[in-house]
Amino acid sequence: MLDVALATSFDTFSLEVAFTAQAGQTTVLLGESGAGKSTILRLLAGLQMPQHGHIRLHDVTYYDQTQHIAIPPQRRPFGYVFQDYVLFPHLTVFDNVAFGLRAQHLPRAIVKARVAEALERVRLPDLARRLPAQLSGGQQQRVALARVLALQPQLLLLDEPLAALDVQTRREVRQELRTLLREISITTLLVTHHYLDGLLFGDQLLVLDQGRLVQQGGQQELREYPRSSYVAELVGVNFFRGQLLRCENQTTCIIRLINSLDTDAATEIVAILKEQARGETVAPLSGQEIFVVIDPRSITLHHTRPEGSARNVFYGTIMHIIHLGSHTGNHDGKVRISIILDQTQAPLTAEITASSAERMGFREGETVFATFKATEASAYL
Ligand SMILES: Nc1ncnc2c1ncn2[C@@H]1O[C@H](COP(=O)(O)OP(=O)(O)OP(=O)(O)O)[C@@H](O)[C@H]1O
Repeated sequence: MLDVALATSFDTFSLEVAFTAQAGQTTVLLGESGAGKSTILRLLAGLQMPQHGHIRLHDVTYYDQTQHIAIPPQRRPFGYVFQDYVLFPHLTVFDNVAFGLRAQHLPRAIVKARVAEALERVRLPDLARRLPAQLSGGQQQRVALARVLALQPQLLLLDEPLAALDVQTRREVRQELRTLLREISITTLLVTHHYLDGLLFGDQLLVLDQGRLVQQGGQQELREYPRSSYVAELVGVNFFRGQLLRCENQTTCIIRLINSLDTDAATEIVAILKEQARGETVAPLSGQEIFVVIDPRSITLHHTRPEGSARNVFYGTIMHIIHLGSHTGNHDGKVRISIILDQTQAPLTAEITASSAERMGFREGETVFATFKATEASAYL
């Protein structure tokens, strides 16, 4: 297994993470641009030194600040495929892949066999004599991967492997890379800012936000229990962080939203506690931090404050209205309406049918009331 703890800081950015990754599996590091993903890869590869931490792979320590161990990059058995995977333009595919092996002064026969094997792996055995300029983007990417695989790494570091490809090529390479990673079963850390790629490649996902790991787990964990607005946005649900005020019974609880500007009732949410997450039986305590998610399809919008006993009533300004798909046959299109709530400045998105949006005539800049049932708001610790 890979066992990592890393801390470093630049002028305006600090990174502090600790995680483990299972041997033979692909772990995805997911985060927005600037979250610190490439920095983690560079620290692992030894291209940059952390201020604290350790790096262990299969019980071998490559870096440990307290023990003064820092194995230089060239002696770490880690294969790093950079985001732009630059190949040597004047060298053939064969020579590009052989480059690292020759640098190790391996016998010619071994170099030849390893290059052939690596090119076979990435399904490029017939292009060994071509120059990079004679290859498609997807093929160049595979050569970059072969160059690293030829060195028989124990850890593969892939920085946004699909980022430099156009949409069509990306689709093909995505599938190939996924198959390849399954076949080779090398412990892999793959960096991406695409949630869907994260789900496709990752057995485990580590979500990084501003230099901190905000969540880790499988697809289901992220989907059902987002723990940051970043993950909630990726998953497509409305997310609130709050403090438990009290529960009316075993499941219905009242939560005060964090960042509430006043104690107005509109800054409280009535929500249903999720089947206490992951088998925990401990009852939540008042004052405890709690998260609430609401599906955008469960939100109803009104021009005026709705009459009646609805308990979750919020108001805010419509920031934008986006049409998703169009009316076709019997299928009504969908419209996403994004609101900023007045009390908390929190975003809230409602998804309604195009026909009801048209009927109601919502406009950007307008103040609207948003309601949802307590049974549609799920709360978890
Ligand atoms: N050597 C450095 N000196 C100063 N700041 C740096 C250095 N390297 C990275 N940073 C800063 O650290 C932050 C994280 O950068 P990093 O490249 O790791 O992000 P990222 O998540 O990989 O983003 P991207 O997907 O855009 O590459 C950024 O704010 C960047 O400007």
